[in-house]
Amino acid sequence: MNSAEDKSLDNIFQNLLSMKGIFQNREVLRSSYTPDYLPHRMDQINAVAEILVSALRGESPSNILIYGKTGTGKTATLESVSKKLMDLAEKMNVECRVLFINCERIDTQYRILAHLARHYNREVPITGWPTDQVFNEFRDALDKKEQVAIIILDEIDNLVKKSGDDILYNLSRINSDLKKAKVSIIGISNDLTFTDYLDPRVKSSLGEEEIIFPPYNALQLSDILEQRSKMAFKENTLEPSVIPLCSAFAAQEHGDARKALDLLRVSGEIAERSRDSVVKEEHVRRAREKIEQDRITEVVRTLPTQSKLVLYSIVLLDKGNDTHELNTGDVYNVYRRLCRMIDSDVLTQRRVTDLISELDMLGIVNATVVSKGRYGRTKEIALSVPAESTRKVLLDDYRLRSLKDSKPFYNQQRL
Ligand SMILES: Nc1ncnc2c1ncn2[C@@H]1O[C@H](COP(=O)(O)OP(=O)(O)OP(=O)(O)O)[C@@H](O)[C@H]1O
Repeated sequence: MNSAEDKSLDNIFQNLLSMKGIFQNREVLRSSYTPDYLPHRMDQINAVAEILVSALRGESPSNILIYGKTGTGKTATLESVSKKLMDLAEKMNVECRVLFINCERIDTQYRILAHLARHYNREVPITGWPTDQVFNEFRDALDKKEQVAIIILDEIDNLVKKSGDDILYNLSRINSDLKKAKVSIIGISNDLTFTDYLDPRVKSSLGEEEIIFPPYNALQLSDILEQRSKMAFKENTLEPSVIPLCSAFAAQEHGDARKALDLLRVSGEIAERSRDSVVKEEHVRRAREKIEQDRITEVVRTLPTQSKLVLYSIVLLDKGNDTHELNTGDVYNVYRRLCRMIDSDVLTQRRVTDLISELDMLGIVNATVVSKGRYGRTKEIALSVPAESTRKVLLDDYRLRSLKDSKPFYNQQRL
C-alpha cells in the first residue's frame, strides 16, 4: 500500500469513527444475552421455581417437560431460574447442581452420559466404551455424596428423533440406583407432539409436571423490545413507531422474541449504515426484507442437489406473475432435461413430486393440489420467493453452474 492509499484508508476509519452511531450496546440484542428480568414470563418462572425449590431442601424436584414454540423464552427462563437456584444453594450450603445440556450439539446417549460424567471429574474417552460403563461412571461419581443434580435437556425433541429415548429411560430410572444423590430431569421441547415417540413409561416419568410457554403477542413483544432497547440504543435514536412495528411483524409469525430482537438489531444496523441518526419505520421494513432474503438464501444454498434442480426448473418456468400455471408434469419435463445436461441421476416423477412438497414446506414454492376432473389430480405450482435472487443462489452451486443459460424448452401444449 502506498502512503496515499494508507492515508485514505486512515480517513475512512476516522470518518467512520467520528460518526455518532446509534448503538450504545448492540450485544444486548443478540440471543446469547439474557436479561436479569424477563417480562411476561412471571407465571412460568414461578411454576419452575415452585418445583425446583425442593432441591434447596435436599429433595429431588419432580421431573418437568417444558413446551413452547421457538423464541418463547424457554431457555432464557430456565437459565435465569437455574442461576438463582445455584446462588441460593451456595449461600445455604446445599449441594445442588444444574447441568444444562444442549441436545442439538450433544445428541447421543454416549455423548450425554460422557458429558455428565466429566462434569463430576471422571475421565471418559470420546468414544469406545460400552454405554453401560459410561452410565455407571456417571452414577458412581454422583453417588459419592448427598447431592441433587438437575439435568436440563434443551431441544430434547431433537435428541429423541435422532437417538431414540434410551437415554431418557436410563436417566429417569437412575434414582432407584442411587443411595445418596438424587436426579431430576427437565426436558425442553419446541414440539408438542414429541412425547408420541416416547415409551409410555418414559413419558409418564418425564412428564410429572408440564409447563407451557405460549407465544408472545405484539404488546408483550413491545415490552420485551422496550426493555432491551434502553440498553442497546443511545437516547432518542428510535422513532416511536419502530418498536411497535418490529413487534407486529414478529407477532404475525408466531410471537418469537428472537425474531423481534433480530429485526430491531438489523433495523439499527441498516440505519447506521445509511448514516441516519435515528432508526425509522423504513429501516424496519428493509430489515425485514433483508432477514427474509438471508433466510431464503440459506435454505436454498443448503438444499440437496436434486431439490436444487427441481427448484431451478421452477425458476426457469416462472413467468413472474403469481398465477399457478405450472403443474408437476411441466416441472418434471424441464427437470429431466437439466439432469441430462449435467449428467445427474434422474428421479421418478413421484419423487420429484415429493421434493416439490418439501420445497412447499420450506416456504420456497407454493404447491396446491387441484382436481382436473377425469384427468385426475395434479399440483399447481408457483414460486414463493423472488426468481432472480433464487436463480443466483442456485447458480452459485458449481454443479449447476453450467445450466446458467438454459431455457425452459417449454411449449404450452396443455389442454
Ligand atoms: N420474556 C422475555 N424477556 C426478555 N427477553 C426474552 C424474553 N423471552 C425471550 N427473550 C429473548 O428472546 C431470545 C430467545 O429466547 P429463548 O432462547 O429463551 O427462546 P426459546 O423458547 O428457548 O427458543 P428455542 O426453542 O428456539 O431455543 C433470547 O435472546 C431471550 O433473551
